[in-house]
Amino acid sequence: MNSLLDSPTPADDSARLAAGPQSRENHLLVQGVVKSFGTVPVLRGVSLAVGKGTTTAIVGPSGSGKTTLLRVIAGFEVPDAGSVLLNGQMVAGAAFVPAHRRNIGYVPQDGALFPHLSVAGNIAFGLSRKALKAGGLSLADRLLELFELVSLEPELAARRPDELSGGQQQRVALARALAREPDLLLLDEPFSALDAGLRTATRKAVAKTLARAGVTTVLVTHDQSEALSFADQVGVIRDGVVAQLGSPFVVYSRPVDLQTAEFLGDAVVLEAEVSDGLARCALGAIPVRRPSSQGKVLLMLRPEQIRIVDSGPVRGTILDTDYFGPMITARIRLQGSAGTDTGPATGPIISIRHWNALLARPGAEVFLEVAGEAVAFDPADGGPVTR
Ligand SMILES: Nc1ncnc2c1ncn2[C@@H]1O[C@H](COP(=O)(O)OP(=O)(O)OP(=O)(O)O)[C@@H](O)[C@H]1O
Repeated sequence: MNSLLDSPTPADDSARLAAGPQSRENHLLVQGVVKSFGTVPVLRGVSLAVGKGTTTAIVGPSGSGKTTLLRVIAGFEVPDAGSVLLNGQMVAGAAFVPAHRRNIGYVPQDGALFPHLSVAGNIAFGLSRKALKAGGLSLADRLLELFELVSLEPELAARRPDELSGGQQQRVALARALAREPDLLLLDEPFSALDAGLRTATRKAVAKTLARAGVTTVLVTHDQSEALSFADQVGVIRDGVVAQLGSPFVVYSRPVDLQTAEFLGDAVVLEAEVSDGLARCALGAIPVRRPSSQGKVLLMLRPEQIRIVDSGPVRGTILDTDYFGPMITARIRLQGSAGTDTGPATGPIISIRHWNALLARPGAEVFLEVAGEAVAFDPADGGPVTR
């Protein structure tokens, strides 16, 4: 899979790229962007389409080029090849518009607040007199509006950044970026400095703020669950290209290849034989997506699709469990099912999640059931099945 253009992503994404450079679907259009540092290629042909007022999360392993992509979009880096169009206007490629003329809000990883300015001073930094006059608002009124937009208490206005919590600092950085009423907002790991509780609360508040303001946003994160919960669209970047672009549901439940599947969450992978739309494996006969595939495949299921039930044809023995509060992870050796009996000692081992630590004790025999469909991959390379 080398680019978005040849990936079997859902029809709406292809339609989006085909919609032409200037359309609501293509508020931001990144086409074949290549960028190397010295001799090291980082982006090898990244393509991406972002609809107006939507949020896209770019997710990928550390060092995969996420920040570089944001910096190319913002205008802080010049691509070696490819183009970036904003609102149908070319800002990088055959033409180049410098960063300060792109009307893009960029919030770097650390927020980069001015330490010597108050909260109000930081936010007001982005406000122009001309824009205030045009909006018929005083500076104080516009500041109040922005405080409200990012759910920041006005009492914090006089504080300096070092007198704020990480979450409050993040909201100030966001308000400063929103003050300019940017065409596009770029957020680089905006929640990475926050602890788990604050992270979820800030993420929700920011998502609400962006939806309310209707700002087109691209967010970079290495946190898969953050990408899946925050965005309308998720782009998985790997080896310098967008391996998959689609809705959170699509990229999670219909990943294009095994590597993407495993990057986005835990996966149960089993050898299987497909015929007539059913994959026969140690978990029984499971309906498979892309029923055109036949013969040997690697079958992928999400752990939450496999349930412990009172009885049924598929049995397993719990080997061990890992307790983490609301759920346990149980490692189970499958004992095979009718027609695929592999014997208790040699059956494949899978990991599932279960809520009841008492039921899933090591050594216990359990019955298993699969909900929904599985995804089939080529056993040779974990890529899409083409036969
Ligand atoms: N200015 C630069 N000069 C040389 N190499 C660079 C420069 N900026 C980034 N790189 C290299 O490019 C690669 C991609 O970096 P980038 O920061 O874009 O990755 P990332 O996906 O955002 O990583 P992380 O999740 O760790 O922040 C890395 O190997 C990095 O060392």
